[in-house]
Amino acid sequence: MTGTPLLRVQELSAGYGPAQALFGVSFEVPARSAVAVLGPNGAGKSTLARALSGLIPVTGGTVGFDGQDLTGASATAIRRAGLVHLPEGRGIFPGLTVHENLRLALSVDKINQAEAFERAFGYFPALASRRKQTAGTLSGGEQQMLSLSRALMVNPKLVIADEMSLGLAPMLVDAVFDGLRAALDSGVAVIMIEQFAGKAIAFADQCLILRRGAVAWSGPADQAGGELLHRYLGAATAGVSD
Ligand SMILES: Nc1ncnc2c1ncn2[C@@H]1O[C@H](COP(=O)(O)OP(=O)(O)OP(=O)(O)O)[C@@H](O)[C@H]1O
Repeated sequence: MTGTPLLRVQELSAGYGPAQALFGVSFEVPARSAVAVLGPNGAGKSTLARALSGLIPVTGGTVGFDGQDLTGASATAIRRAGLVHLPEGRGIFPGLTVHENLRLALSVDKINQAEAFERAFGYFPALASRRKQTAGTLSGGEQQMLSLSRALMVNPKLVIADEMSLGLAPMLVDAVFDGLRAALDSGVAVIMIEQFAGKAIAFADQCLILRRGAVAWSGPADQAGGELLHRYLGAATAGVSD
């Protein structure tokens, strides 16, 4: 049997002030597995990521993570529990060096700095030679790798990657997926929010499709075929030929 999942989300509701954006979303993420969260624009994917990571308040339902009840916990407490969110837009500091960006990522975590740096450069060795370079002068793909390194260096149990491939050239999209694959292989669970549905489904074990803030479909990723994606995502975003 699979036992208790790493993340169990039950009937989660959240929104922005009076504007509710998530309506009773339930799903699970087993340890060491990947879930692709798909859906058309405005479906609530980023809102789900924000609610799970404590950036916006949960207004209903529960979030269980690694044996703890994290419903309503602060963003810092959630991060310390091992759930790390990579926000859309990379979240790096362009005026600081690669090294400074990585060091800042450690400021709320009580972990061994040397080991954390080793882990970061282990995932993306190309960053090691650019330690002193200002992050704003890195290419888009390198910035995304820096963002992912910042998340992975704190040894998380679950990473939520929101639109990591947005705006990247195809080769760099592959590099970012490779980094996430390495994380998955080393035991980190992944929630992937992606515009490239075909790639996300090939990567993930499970798939969750959101529509208007609610779960429209969920199931094994290998059952989320072209017709289903077309029905829920539309021709423009299904991306099944990726
Ligand atoms: N900061 C905000 N303030 C108010 N409403 C918001 C805010 N961010 C998102 N919303 C609303 O919440 C709903 C869900 O948006 P969300 O950004 O989560 O969708 P999404 O699936 O991530 O879409 P996209 O693919 O466009 O990023 C939308 O109706 C959106 O207008």
